[in-house]
Amino acid sequence: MKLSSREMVLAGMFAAAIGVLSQFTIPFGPIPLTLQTFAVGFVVTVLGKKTGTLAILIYLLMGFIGLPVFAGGSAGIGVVFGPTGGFLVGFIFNGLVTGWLIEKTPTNYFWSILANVAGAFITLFFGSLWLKFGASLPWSGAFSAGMIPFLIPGLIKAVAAGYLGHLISQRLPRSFSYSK
Ligand SMILES: O=C(O)CCCC[C@@H]1SC[C@@H]2NC(=O)N[C@@H]21
Repeated sequence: MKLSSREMVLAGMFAAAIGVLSQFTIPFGPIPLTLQTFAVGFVVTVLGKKTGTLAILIYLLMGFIGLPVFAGGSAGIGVVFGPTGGFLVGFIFNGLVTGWLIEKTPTNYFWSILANVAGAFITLFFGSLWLKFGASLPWSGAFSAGMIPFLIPGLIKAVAAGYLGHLISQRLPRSFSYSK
């Protein structure tokens, strides 16, 4: 996979933006409600699959090496082994699937929002799987903790990310955003 320096710079800038938006959290038991999911969807909608997923990977790397970019300022590789680790891994698959859908479907608000809804669901699914196998919760407990409370907020954030991501990508100069 070839990456231009423009794509690398864009990915780095948008990774930082995910880090900033991740600081907007509402404590919600061990798994906070956060704007991270909005940020991930927005970034992939603007940058597309390759550069968007790269931005997510850079964001995760920043957190793993100790920069306080995860939800509420947490950091370190240890976060992956905690209750929110599955969501972090899920962001990568969210990026790949949302980006793929954005690129394969017509460029409009409807499909951008639908791609983001699918991506948000993937994040929640990975988060719940992690809770099931990492925290040895029963399936019902894993989905009650990792999915149910976040479905409605996740839907709202996905609609916002799809709408604003599409809006901004249409207005940015071509070299700044993904274009088909
Ligand atoms: O520790 C982290 O940085 C990850 C936090 C993950 C929070 C998850 S993401 C999906 C769901 N929606 C939210 O708003 N919060 C949880």
